[in-house]
Amino acid sequence: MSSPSARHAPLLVEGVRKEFRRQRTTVTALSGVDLSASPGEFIVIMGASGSGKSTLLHAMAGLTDLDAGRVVINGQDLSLLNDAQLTKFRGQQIGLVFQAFNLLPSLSAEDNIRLPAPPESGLNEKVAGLLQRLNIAERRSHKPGALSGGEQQRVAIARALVCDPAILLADEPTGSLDYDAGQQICQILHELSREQGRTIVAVTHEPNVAMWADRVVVMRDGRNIAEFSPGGSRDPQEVASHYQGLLRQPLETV
Ligand SMILES: Nc1ncnc2c1ncn2[C@@H]1O[C@H](COP(=O)(O)OP(=O)(O)OP(=O)(O)O)[C@@H](O)[C@H]1O
Repeated sequence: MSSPSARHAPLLVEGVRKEFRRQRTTVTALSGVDLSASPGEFIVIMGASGSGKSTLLHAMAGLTDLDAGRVVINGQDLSLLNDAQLTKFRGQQIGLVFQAFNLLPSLSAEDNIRLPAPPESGLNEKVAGLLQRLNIAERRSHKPGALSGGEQQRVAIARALVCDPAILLADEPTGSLDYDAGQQICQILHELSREQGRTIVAVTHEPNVAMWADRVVVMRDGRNIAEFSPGGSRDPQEVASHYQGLLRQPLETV
């Protein structure tokens, strides 16, 4: 296992291909995806349902075997790791956030955040800092059932960051939230990329999420066909029309 270092790009996706075989048919979910992220970059992946967004995010997290290509996180080619090494590497270097929060209902917010971290000196301070940063310090003793959706997602983000990963991957992080709570989560992701140099990749359908990104990557039929920068205007309509325009173009002209 090569030792990851800060000199490496946090994320490199090269020629990734993924097929799902069902009885007599084969679905090509990803057909040759190349993508890289810079330190502190906030990338959003958009695309129609079935275009391969979640499969790509799972590939980045080493959660799915690839038919071709490779994913390199912070200098480590995931395909070179065995299952145990991959699980350990994921725990240390890849933060995961899902639409459904996936918190343990029997644990307090604080204990959910603490869960993936090895007991070490400084952990209490780290957890306290995350509770503070994510504006949930006053909710630290509450169990998930007593928290709002937005608070639960902030706990999930804190939990994903407690091991100080090289990259944070979020699958539809606002999908279960109302507009205001979703915007708060987007603002937090944006600020984390700026303040901590945290590299973040999020999948979404929503232009009002994509407008917070540094770069929007557009997926179609298993390929990343185009990308654009939403700029600083935070105008969801502008992002939506840019995105729709790219989807309408014939593939060979994009
Ligand atoms: N486990 C699986 N078994 C078989 N086919 C799958 C599996 N996972 C995904 N697929 C197929 O791969 C393609 C890409 O799916 P994926 O979930 O990555 O798309 P998506 O863009 O994330 O869609 P959505 O926005 O609806 O979540 C789809 O045709 C899907 O049906």
